[in-house]
Amino acid sequence: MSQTTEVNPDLVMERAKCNFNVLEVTHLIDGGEQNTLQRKKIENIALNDGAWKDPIGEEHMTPKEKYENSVRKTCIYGSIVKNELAELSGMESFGMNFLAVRRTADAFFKEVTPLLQQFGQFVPTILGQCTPEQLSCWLPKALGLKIIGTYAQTELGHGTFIRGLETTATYDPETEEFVLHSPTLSSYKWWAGGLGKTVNYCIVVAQLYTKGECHGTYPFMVPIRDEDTHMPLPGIKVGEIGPKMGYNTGDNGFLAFNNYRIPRENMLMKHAQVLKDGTYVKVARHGKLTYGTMVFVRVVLVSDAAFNLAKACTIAVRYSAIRRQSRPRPEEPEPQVLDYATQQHKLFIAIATAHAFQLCSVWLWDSYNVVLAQMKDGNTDTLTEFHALSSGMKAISTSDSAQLIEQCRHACGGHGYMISSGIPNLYNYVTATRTLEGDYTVLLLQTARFLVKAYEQAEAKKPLTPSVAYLAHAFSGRKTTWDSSPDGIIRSFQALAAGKIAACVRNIRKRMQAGLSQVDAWEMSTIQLVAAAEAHSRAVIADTYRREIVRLTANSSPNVKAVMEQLTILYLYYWALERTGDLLMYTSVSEKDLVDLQEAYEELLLKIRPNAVGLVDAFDLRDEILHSTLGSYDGRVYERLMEEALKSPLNKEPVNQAHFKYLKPLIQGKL
Ligand SMILES: CCCCCCCCCCCCCCCCC/C=C/C(=O)SCCNC(=O)CCNC(=O)[C@H](O)C(C)(C)COP(=O)(O)OP(=O)(O)OC[C@H]1O[C@@H](n2cnc3c(N)ncnc32)[C@H](O)[C@@H]1OP(=O)(O)O
Ligand SMILES: Cc1cc2nc3c(=O)[nH]c(=O)nc-3n(C[C@H](O)[C@H](O)[C@H](O)COP(=O)(O)OP(=O)(O)OC[C@H]3O[C@@H](n4cnc5c(N)ncnc54)[C@H](O)[C@@H]3O)c2cc1C
Repeated sequence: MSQTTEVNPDLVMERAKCNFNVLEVTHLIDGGEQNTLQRKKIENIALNDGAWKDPIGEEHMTPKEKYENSVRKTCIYGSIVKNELAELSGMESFGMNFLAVRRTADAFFKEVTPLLQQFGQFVPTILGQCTPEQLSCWLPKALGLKIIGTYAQTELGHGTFIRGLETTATYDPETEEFVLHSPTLSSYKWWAGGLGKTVNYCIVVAQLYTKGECHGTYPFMVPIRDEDTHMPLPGIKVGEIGPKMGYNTGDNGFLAFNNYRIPRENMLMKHAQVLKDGTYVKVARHGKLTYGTMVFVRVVLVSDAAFNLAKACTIAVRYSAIRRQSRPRPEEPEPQVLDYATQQHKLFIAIATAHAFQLCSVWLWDSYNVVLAQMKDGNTDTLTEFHALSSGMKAISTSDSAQLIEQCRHACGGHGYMISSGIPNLYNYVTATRTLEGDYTVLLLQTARFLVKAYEQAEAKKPLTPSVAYLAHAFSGRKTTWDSSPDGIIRSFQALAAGKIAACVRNIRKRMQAGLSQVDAWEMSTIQLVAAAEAHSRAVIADTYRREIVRLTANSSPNVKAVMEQLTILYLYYWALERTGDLLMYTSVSEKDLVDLQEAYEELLLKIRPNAVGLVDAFDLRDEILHSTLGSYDGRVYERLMEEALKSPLNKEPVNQAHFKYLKPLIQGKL
């Protein structure tokens, strides 16, 4: 942890007040002491020599300078963490090295590296979609950065509806090549990260045609720029898509093909093949295995949501401890804003949620590895449930994180609006993750498809998979009895998920009986289906968070156990109070129970208050990674804000020329 000599006295006081061992909680978050040591080792290698520093503040650079600076730092960073990046050669190894690389990358890149997609999707697609021969050809090149690539699926006209993509890959048996073509403007590839200027290869998802028949979308390895001159190859039109809310150092691009030819071997053929004579051979047992990269990234994004939220609440809690405002008791000094109950209400849920998502992401990752292992043995039975689960968790974690990061900004008042606070960049990054890799609503509707089928299974008294086992109790005809214990609240969350799913099924059936088609009846019910999938995902998250904390703190010291338990209960109370209407509908909760719950919630905030700074210190986020004037370990907020203000290019001269050119003539009435 970075420490300077002078630490703000309020933070010194807060740290003295903390009643638990901060390092013990850090180990818990990292998944053990060895992991913490390994992470710190990589952080020291990557960060200690200051290579992440910018010549001038990135926010003062032009878009072109920003991009070039980001490429410069990518090359430095890539050479520092070369060995750790090589670890990505097995998708199962999403270990501490990967997470440490993810963390330290944020010291180098306030937005993103243009090589994010190289490791976020290009390498994972090679791993998941290639035959062994293709893997041995492309993986070493990609990992060794001999080729730089991205993943171009989305088009101007379609992102969500993959089956609607228009780019075609038509097999020509005469030359044993595929001909890639963009027949319309809406078929132009759009969005792929790094495509604008950086990459020379691209995995392109296109409609496969052979022998006059379309076989759906498949990925193709496509060289797009000359490996020597980096010029776009003939038949390729490529460029950058322009300024965005965030990701501005990521050169997202567009791409179009004019009857562009690639060898037959460049179709990624793990799940289907086109033989030399053009015969199409399907290998995969499950129709959606070509969507595998998206499933992988959705799992990664849950962990990313937790990490970014931890950053935001570290900034906001430390700042709230040094910020003093208003004088409710005239005889006393102005209180730290962290002492206001409303401030605690804004922030402590953010800490608890960061823990919840972190633990869920590890659990989801372990479940994913089980699914991958089963698929290696040819068994794809659990993929459908995992797709529903990962879709729901990705949707909720990215959406909640974005909202809570914005809440952290609110908690920092005016200074939170400064780019130098670090929060705007965090928000701009995370809010995009709600959309990319599958939009929030669209993914929850995928979860809902699974839930409706699971409900029908339960109705028919057929066996249920673990994440929906609670549906077996949905047919008792009685409201679930309210019980404010943690397990009782989780049962209530499951009851309201079950109630909402049942209501959806009833509505769909009623509408179909009234004459609507299945598609129309489903469409009319989608508002409720999204709400049901949200309720289900929240029940899974709450249950996983609680179970994992109980398991992980079994041997913890009493005070660590206590504070971890308080956060878990806070999470449950918070969401119960957010959903009082639903609880009244689906459980026996009474008005008095809800009044008691609100009171218990407020008392819990008070109990957590003395440990708040200790809790965010336990995330162990180095100042270099936080990039925040408000959130540094030493709390020298005002000095840092002033230092940053003085870096503004407008402060380079006492009077700006605009005064003489425009204002003075206006003042003098000469305009
Ligand atoms: C030196 C530098 C170092 C730097 C290091 C940095 C470290 C790296 C860190 C990594 C961080 C990662 C960040 C990554 C950034 C990502 C950027 C963004 C990328 C993208 O956005 S790529 C494009 C993503 N696009 C999407 O996600 C599209 C969303 N749409 C879909 O997924 C689908 O079209 C659909 C699911 C919405 C519908 O598909 P479709 O119409 O074909 O299917 P149906 O609705 O008809 O359903 C049919 C049945 O198929 C099942 N199904 C659907 N999908 C799947 C799936 N994926 N797996 C399994 N089953 C699936 C449905 O459930 C249906 O089943 P049923 O039984 O018939 O009901
Ligand atoms: C920063 C960023 C980086 C990206 N990087 C990449 C990349 O590297 N490679 C790549 O291929 N793509 C990338 N994308 C694209 C991304 O995957 C898509 O934008 C995303 O999947 C959403 O699809 P869309 O844009 O078509 O939205 P749309 O589907 O057009 O969504 C518009 C609205 O319609 C709603 N909607 C759509 N379909 C339905 C439905 N069936 N039912 C109900 N509502 C619906 C949505 O909920 C949304 O409210 C990136 C996007 C962003 C923002």
